[in-house]
Parts: sequence; C-alpha cells; structure tokens
Amino acid sequence: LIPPPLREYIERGLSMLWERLFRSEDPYVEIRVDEEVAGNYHVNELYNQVGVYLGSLRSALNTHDRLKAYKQAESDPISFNVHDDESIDDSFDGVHVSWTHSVTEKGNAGNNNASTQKHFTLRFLKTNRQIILPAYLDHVSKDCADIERENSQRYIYTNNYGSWEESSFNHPSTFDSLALDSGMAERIKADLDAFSKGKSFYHTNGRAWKRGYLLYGPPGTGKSSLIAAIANYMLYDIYDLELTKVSDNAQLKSLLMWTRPKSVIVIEDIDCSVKMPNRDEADESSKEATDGDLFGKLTLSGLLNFVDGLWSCCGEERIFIFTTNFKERIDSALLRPGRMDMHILLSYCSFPAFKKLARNYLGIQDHPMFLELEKAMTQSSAQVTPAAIAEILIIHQHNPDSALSEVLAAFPRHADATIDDASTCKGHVDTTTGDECASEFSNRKSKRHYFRRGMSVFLRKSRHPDRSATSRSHSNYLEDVCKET
Ligand SMILES: Nc1ncnc2c1ncn2[C@@H]1O[C@H](COP(=O)(O)OP(=O)(O)OP(=O)(O)O)[C@@H](O)[C@H]1O
Ligand SMILES: [Mg+2]
Repeated sequence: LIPPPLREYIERGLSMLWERLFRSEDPYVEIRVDEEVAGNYHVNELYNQVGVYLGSLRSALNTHDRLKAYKQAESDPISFNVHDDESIDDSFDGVHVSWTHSVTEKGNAGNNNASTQKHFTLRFLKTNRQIILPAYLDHVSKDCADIERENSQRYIYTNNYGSWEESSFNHPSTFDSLALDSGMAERIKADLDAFSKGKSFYHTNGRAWKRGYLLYGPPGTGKSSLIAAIANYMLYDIYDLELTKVSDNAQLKSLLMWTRPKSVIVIEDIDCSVKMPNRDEADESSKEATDGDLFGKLTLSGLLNFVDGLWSCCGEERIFIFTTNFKERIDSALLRPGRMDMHILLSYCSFPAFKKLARNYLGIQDHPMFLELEKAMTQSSAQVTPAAIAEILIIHQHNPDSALSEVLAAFPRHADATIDDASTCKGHVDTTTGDECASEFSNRKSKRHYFRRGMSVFLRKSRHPDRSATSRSHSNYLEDVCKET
C-alpha cells in the first residue's frame, strides 16, 4: 500500500541505518545493462529492450515532474522516459525494483567514436534475488517484444500452390466495430486471453498449443470480419488457405510447415471449397492409386492431419479458424473438440447488435425510434443480416432519422408474407431488395466467390406489389449478375 517512491526512500533509509549500525554490506543487488556489450562494441539488445519497456510504463507519469516524451515512428504511441540519473519504479510478483539511466564519460578506452557510455542500472533487495533473476529480465524482454509487435506491420498470406504470398494486413475490424449478440465478444476474448497465456497449461497437459474455432452462419453476418478482429486482438498474422489451390496432402503439409507461430490459419467456406474424399473413400483410394483416380489428391484425412495430426505441433501458438454457411454439411470428424474447440454462430441482426451498428455508423447511443425498432426486430420474422443494415446506415450516415426509418422498413410485422417462397432458393434469406443485394454483391467480394459457394439470394417482394413485376425485376437482376460475372 506504500507508494513506490516512499517505499524506496524508506528502504534506502533502513539500508543506510543497517550499514551504520552493523557495518554490514549493501542489502541491494545492482545489475548494470550497458548499451555496448563490453569488449566487442556490439549493441546490447537488452539495453534497447529495457528502453522500450520503461518507455511504455505509465507509472512515471504520476510520480515524476520532469519527463522526456518521444515517438520512434509516426504510427507509434507516445512514450515517456525519466531524465538521466532519476530512478523509475516498477514491480514484479509483488517485489519493488527501480531503474536508473546514466550517461558516463568513456575516456579513451573504446575504439568506438562515441565519447560517452550509456547504461541502465536495475536495483532491488538481495532478499528478492530468487524472484527477480532471471524471471523479471525475461519479463522485460518479452514485454518489449510484444510492444514492438504491436507497433509493427502485420501480414496476410495466401497460398499459391506450394508457397505463401505475403501482403500487408491492415483490416480495421475490431471487437468494438463488430455488432455481435450480447456477451459474445466477451466470451471470445476471454477464450483468446486464456489461450495466449496458456503455454504451460497446454504443455503440462501434453497438448499442442493451438485452438480451433468454427464460425458459421448466413452470408453477411460478420464471419470474415470476426477473423480480422481476432487477428487484430491477438496481433497475429493471417494465413488464408485456399484449398482449391492445394494440389495434394503433401503440399498441405508443407504449407503448414511454413506457417509461423502467433498466427491465425483460416479456411473459409470449408463446406464447399473443394470436394474432398472422406476417410473411407480415401482408404479405398490407396487401392485405386494405380488408376490415378484419387492418387495424390487432397483428402479429408490430409486436412484432419493438418489441423490435428503430429505435424500440427511443428509451430506453436496458432489458431485455426474455419468458416461455413452450412455447418451441417461439414464432416463431424472436423468439428470434434480439439479440432474445432468453439463453434460460434453468427446470425441475423438482433437489437443489441443493431444498437452497436447505430453507435458505430451514426454515432448515436439512443434515439426516440429505438423502442419501435426493438419491438419490430423482436416481433418480425424478417431475417436481416448486419451487412444489409450496415449498407443502409452507410447510405444515410448523415441523417439518422432516415437511416432508422429505412431499417424499420426492413422489419415488417408480417415478414413471411413479404419474402418470396422461391422453392429453388436454399439457405440465406436476405430481405434487401434486388438493387441493394446487387450493391452488397459488388461491394463485398467477387461474384465468382459467391457462385463458387452456390449462394442463393432471396429477393423481397414487398417493394413490388405486382408479382409479375417482381419476377421481371428479379430475372433482370439475375441476368445482370450473370452478365457481370
Ligand atoms: N456482425 C457485424 N458487425 C459489423 N459489421 C458487419 C457484421 N456483419 C457484417 N458486417 C458488415 O458486412 C460486411 C460483410 O461482412 P463479412 O464479410 O464479415 O460477412 P461474412 O459472414 O464473412 O459473409 P460470407 O459468408 O459471405 O463470407 C463487412 O464488411 C461488415 O462491414
Ligand atoms: Mg466471409
């Protein structure tokens, strides 16, 4: 409970008193971290790490009146350091330590041009030696690595047959920008936190340090956005594995070998990426190998080994994420715990999720229409995706009243009667009009992607009271889509 500067003052006083009374040795340990490694004039990496670590400590802001502020790069946060020869306090495992930075004249000894020598001194009580050494210095070093990773560029890799191609990853999605059902973001973040701190847990229990998530739900409910949010939260790189560009199991294994730790490995639309023979068929295939039928192909067991076999332990701290619009189409072997530990349903927009979208897109926390909207959203059977709502909000971002009226119109009381009962359409129901769907299509991703996945679009009838007009506009719309494709 004693503030660190006062505690240090008391400790110093006691130590001087002790020395006077008993002429005993200094009760402190001092560790000096020089800028140069003595003798070979190389930069001491630990010196740089201590500088970064101390710059990130905010405690000095409350305790020191003279501080130095700096930024290492434009995009970096502002860091603070105390002046030379002033000490900065920290604590580790309940133990108080202090750091001082000093600059001393070097004399002529070095053959390096610099005339001064810089160093940090770490000071703590001898009685705490076991706690501080080397665990505290390891902690400083690891924290510095995390800070640097936070400020450094991250990458998304896509596979081109046997190799990964890299691009900068700058997706802005975060848990804060996502509209999810209440409590979902917190549950996922808690799971991620437990995973990132779980190295010893996984090792003690003989498990590979990895985690698997299955994200499922209709198109436009935020699966891809959630992947980006997870990568941003964890500060991980992303490996986006396109199974159609993997020729066989051996290639899959080699791609896995080239992934780095602290990464998210993603397979989107796992149900329809490739037609994979299942395990029985694959066993049969070994008999048929001479026919060349399934020989050298990608098989389900190859994929299972990718996620969960011996090879999956070759790198550590990795998260596997699969997405699908149709969970029921996925082989249950892929979904079992240990492969996919959490199954996360992303669904149509609920009122709490809508409120988040309204806050993010319109900057409003509340509105007189919210009550009516909540009623409409809970009572209507219309199923509207967050993507469709986001589109409406973007169009009317400067006019919250019209934005909310448009959203309200998407939730008619008897929604069933307003959705075409098109027997040929399967899957996702989208209550946006054809035009809105078209803009959603072109905004979101390539049409090829949609058609490859066999996505169906429902076109709403309510805006077209005359059924023949509806069919006409629908077929025109579909023709347009095909033409564009
Ligand atoms: N839950 C959400 N919260 C905020 N925005 C969302 C959400 N869902 C979708 N969106 C918006 O809709 C766009 C499309 O979402 P996203 O690509 O993440 O959907 P998806 O579920 O991956 O769809 P698909 O199954 O077609 O791949 C995003 O760019 C985002 O702006
Ligand atoms: Mg997606």
